[in-house]
Amino acid sequence: MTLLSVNLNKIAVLRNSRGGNEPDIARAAATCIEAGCGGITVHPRPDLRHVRPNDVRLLASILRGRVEYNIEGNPFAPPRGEYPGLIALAREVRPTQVTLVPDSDGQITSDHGFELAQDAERLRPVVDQLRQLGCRVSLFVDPGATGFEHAVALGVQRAEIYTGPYAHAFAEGDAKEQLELCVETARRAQQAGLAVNAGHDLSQANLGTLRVAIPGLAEVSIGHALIGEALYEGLANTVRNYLQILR
Ligand SMILES: CC(=O)[C@@H](O)[C@H](O)COP(=O)(O)O
Ligand SMILES: NCC(=O)COP(=O)(O)O
Repeated sequence: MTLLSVNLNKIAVLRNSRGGNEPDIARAAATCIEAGCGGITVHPRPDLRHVRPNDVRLLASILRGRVEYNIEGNPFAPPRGEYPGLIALAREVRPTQVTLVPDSDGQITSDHGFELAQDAERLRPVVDQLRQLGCRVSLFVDPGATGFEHAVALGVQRAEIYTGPYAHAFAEGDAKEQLELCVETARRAQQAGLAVNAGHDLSQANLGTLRVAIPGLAEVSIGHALIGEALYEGLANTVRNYLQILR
């Protein structure tokens, strides 16, 4: 079975828009765990726009031994203010997995992966440190990526395929080409010896097709669409609860 890791960034976006602690990220994590998810994902960014270092620490204490903890980020982004850097955070909380993503500062969201042949040497000390900390290491890669043998030689265990282009094509009604690209990329990674994760803009609409197409898909991390869908699927019930109070 493919593990579902719920990305809680968007809970923090909502909370940060007001200050205070609502919606409570710890409660959201507990709800997801109770519902049976296999992991929680966060992608703390140096600009602190959503999940913040203290959230990362709090979640670590809640999740330990219950579900997997996946922390995503750019290992080359320097510490800034209360953001200590990705490796420093991993050293503190020892997540199950660290997913390395080559985001530049100010990106609205992740939109590309590593070039494995080109980036291998600068990734080497990062991967070494994370492996010494006991973390599984996954690299975010583009659909169509090659050079997975470089990742394997570094000691990387997984590749996460960036599914944004697939999700976009799916919404446009013609995902065949992008799906084939994801499938071929997964096959290449698996043949090199990596397990395959996938993520970005996955949703209830487009997930089933992808999962069936990629045999052995290890994990999907989903946040943006899942939290939006949770609003739709929970909104009517919540309105009814308010009406009950007002009776
Ligand atoms: C690597 C990836 O695809 C996700 O982590 C995504 O970037 C979510 O991050 P944001 O919530 O900051 O958009
Ligand atoms: N790694 C992808 C992730 O964690 C969530 O991405 P999205 O569902 O918020 O686009």
